[in-house]
Amino acid sequence: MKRSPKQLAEDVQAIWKAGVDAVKSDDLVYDAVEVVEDTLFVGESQFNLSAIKRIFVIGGGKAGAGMAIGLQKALGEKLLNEKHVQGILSVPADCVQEFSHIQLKAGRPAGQNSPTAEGVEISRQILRMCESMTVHDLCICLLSGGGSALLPSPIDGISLSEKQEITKFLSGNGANIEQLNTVRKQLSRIKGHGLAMHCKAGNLVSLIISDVLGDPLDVIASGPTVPNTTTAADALEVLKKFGVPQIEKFANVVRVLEEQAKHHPRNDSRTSCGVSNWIIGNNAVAVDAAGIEAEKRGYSHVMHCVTNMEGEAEQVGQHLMRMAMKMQNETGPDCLITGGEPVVKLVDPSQRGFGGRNQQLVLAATLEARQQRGDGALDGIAILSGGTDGEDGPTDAAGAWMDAEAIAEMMSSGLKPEDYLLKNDAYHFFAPLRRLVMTGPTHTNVCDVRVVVVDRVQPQPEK
Ligand SMILES: Nc1ncnc2c1ncn2[C@@H]1O[C@H](COP(=O)(O)OP(=O)(O)OP(=O)(O)O)[C@@H](O)[C@H]1O
Ligand SMILES: O=C(O)[C@H](O)CO
Repeated sequence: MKRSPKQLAEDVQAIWKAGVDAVKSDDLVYDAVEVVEDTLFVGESQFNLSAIKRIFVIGGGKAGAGMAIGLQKALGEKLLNEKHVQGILSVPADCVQEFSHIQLKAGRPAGQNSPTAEGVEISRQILRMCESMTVHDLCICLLSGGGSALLPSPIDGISLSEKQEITKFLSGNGANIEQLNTVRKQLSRIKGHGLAMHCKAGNLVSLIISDVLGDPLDVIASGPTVPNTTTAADALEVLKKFGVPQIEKFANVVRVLEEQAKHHPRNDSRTSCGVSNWIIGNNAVAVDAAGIEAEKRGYSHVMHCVTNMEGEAEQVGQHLMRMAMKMQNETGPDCLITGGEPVVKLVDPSQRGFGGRNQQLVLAATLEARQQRGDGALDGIAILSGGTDGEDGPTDAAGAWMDAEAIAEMMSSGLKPEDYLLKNDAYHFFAPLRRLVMTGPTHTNVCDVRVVVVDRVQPQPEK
């Protein structure tokens, strides 16, 4: 099928959007919760409603608002009142809305994915609420990605600014989410099973939207309701790998972790309540839905894959572009959809521009195409990479996309991708080309989805 540049541009955006729509958090929770006569089903757990006095709802994450909407709808007005449903969720400031039973509180400003004093106060209120529950209560925890930054609760001896600095340092030096959360869990009272250990309800059931590939329960939002599988010694290993012990300002963090490793080599995982954790949405759901949309749009061969070992965004971008060029020349797939979450090693803040890992990825892909094919770099190709949460790094964009039309504009305006790539300044490359993906908060979060569509190179008639 011959596809015009306009068609490729429309397809790449629609396919990505179909992926994000498939993981709408209100729908995921609504589908996971059901009341049948006197039984409440939550994930794969079931509870006898007549034995429950009150229902508490706690948690946090970028999908919190949507999850609360889905839960309130599934429980219904009668049950919301009868069971005195009440609760607190920590969400980004631009996700706060007023609800009748569950309070949404701003755990951090929009676009700033770092713990704040407000978040510490919300976590304190949640822990206090957990301690006020009794065996006759049910506690429903709604967790989604971004929960780690939204639910900070530093242990004694660690300050909020130390937590902010260490996460910023590790993330900026290319630590992946497993490594980051191995450290975060040891420095927190709420993460790494801490919430479950504070909970005095009869049962605690967590519904979790996963933004970590492979869905490791104790990593997503740093597993507040899941036994911690990593130890203080593991956290120290991560710090060593990134040279943290050599940095003076982190001396106290290292000392506290060394003490923990010495005196509490194993994690305490005792709880007084019955705990269950259910994943209700993940990256694979989004990638599959994007694939279905691609097929509807006539892409006859679609490759889907989800990888859980991602490297740097630049390498992933180069790889996707090489695949795109290969696809153009062969009779295999003409659309490639992948899920992932690469890392970016950031340059020094004094030279750093503005961007995110998805924008960096598309920029690296653009440069690769330009180096291999010169002026016609993206002829017959469109590529998009976007965070399903609508927030790529500290920017207001979800990601970026690129096509042949934008290459022409890039050339005529003298924009050089290499300059922006080196400075981690992809946002200012894509903004004038109108190639940023702007969704606003999507109220969900299942990592990133990347879409590449190609128009086949037509075989030249034989002379
Ligand atoms: N100027 C920049 N250019 C490229 N990447 C950047 C830039 N600034 C930050 N980043 C990258 O953005 C990533 C953090 O993005 P973000 O805050 O969206 O994290 P996240 O992993 O989606 O958050 P969460 O997992 O908490 O949902 C880090 O990998 C960081 O290196
Ligand atoms: O909050 C976090 O820790 C990340 O988004 C992974 O879930």
